[in-house]
Amino acid sequence: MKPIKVGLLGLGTVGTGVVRIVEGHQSDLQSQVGSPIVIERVLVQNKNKARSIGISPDKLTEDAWDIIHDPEIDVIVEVMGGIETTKGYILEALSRGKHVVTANKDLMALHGPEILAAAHENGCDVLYEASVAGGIPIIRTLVEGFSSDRITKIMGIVNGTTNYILTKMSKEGAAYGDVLKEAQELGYAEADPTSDVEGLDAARKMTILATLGFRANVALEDVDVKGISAISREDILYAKRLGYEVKLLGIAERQDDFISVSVQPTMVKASHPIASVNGVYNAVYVYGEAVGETMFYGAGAGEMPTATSIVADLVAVVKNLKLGVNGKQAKLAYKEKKLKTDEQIASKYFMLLHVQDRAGVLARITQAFAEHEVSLESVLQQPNPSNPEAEIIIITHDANKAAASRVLKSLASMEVVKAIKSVYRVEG
Ligand SMILES: NC(=O)C1=CN([C@@H]2O[C@H](COP(=O)(O)OP(=O)(O)OC[C@H]3O[C@@H](n4cnc5c(N)ncnc54)[C@H](OP(=O)(O)O)[C@@H]3O)[C@@H](O)[C@H]2O)C=CC1
Ligand SMILES: N[C@@H](CC=O)C(=O)O
Repeated sequence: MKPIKVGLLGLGTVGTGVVRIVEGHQSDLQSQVGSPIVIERVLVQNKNKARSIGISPDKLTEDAWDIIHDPEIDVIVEVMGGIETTKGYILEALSRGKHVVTANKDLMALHGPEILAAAHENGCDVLYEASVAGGIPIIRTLVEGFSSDRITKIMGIVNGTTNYILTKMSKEGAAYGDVLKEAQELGYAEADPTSDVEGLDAARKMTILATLGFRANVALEDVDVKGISAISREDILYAKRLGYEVKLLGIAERQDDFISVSVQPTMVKASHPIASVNGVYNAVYVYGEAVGETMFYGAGAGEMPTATSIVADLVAVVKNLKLGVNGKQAKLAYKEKKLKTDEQIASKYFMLLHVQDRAGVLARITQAFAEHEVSLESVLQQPNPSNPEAEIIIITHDANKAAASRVLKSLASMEVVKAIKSVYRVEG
């Protein structure tokens, strides 16, 4: 039983989890693949850094080529992050016939097609289950579990850091900055947490999910992205009072071959299951024409959940090695995408306005909605205890994005409207 030798690029949060699982579950892994799996060498930035696991110093290197050029290494597990340098390492590894497992959504969202094509040419596997939703096996589910269906919508919480922050703000009234720091300490956040809080991490994950789910060449620039940094505690309190939770949702929709993909803070009805997905947990809803509605739930970030997906991919690569079928999966034939226009994107909206508190104001405001053919589900007017203006909270019925923008433009030009405090998409 020749051991399978793994070169691990990175020994941070996820890399440490990979070592723990490969060592801790060794006999279970061997019984599945028929060979020992050995972490042969590990790339780090700083060999002298204190580590939370015992690892022989001889295994550590600060030179990636020690691993990539080592003919003994069968599989590269990439958990170092980064884009251009990392892409170079992966392409070189593939050219040398090494299989690759990665958690790197930044790389796969931007260069996935090129990397997968290189894998195919070299008869290698590239698997990336951990790149989306941590411990939830959503990529395998989309590609294999739903291969028979036509997916019409993928909607989910796909960033653990922001869900952790929003949950703590909603349940404990915690301050945004404090909770972000906690999420970083827990190993959930990216090296640059701006990509979490500004929605880019979720957008990268939605690019991957929409590409696989719709079998179309969706690109990162097709995703309309808004993060959570502008959400106020006031917004969260309003949402709760009205029976909603604010969640950062990724939503990919397809109708008659037209696609839209977005990431945005959304008000989700408290009765919708996604509203009770809290902390670092993620959930992904997949709607298929035949299957209907399905939901997948689990830890979306962190050491052990993410490492679970990585090692599952490693097992898949080794099983393929035993069968001699690496790189033999049919190449995905992506359809040319057609993006929806704003006239084709429909949703309900929540709007919070500060307005002059005098006769006729409500009528003028509702008139603006009527003029642009946006119908209203509810309107609530109340005095604002802290100033002479009144607050108006409006929830619309489904409206197209272009019409909603026209209403907002018209409201912004009215003298009686003092401020458009917040606008959210509504789900549920
Ligand atoms: N954290 C999470 O919950 C999840 C992370 N991911 C993805 O997994 C990857 C790793 O994340 P995470 O473990 O959190 O990251 P960390 O920052 O915790 O770890 C990165 C590791 O890579 C090493 N490293 C980074 N850059 C280099 C370099 N240029 N040369 C050599 N070594 C380098 C670091 O070395 P040293 O230790 O010496 O500093 C460290 O060991 C990222 O792509 C991330 O997006 C995916 C899903 C979940
Ligand atoms: N920073 C990411 C890590 C997992 O992908 C997140 O918070 O979800």
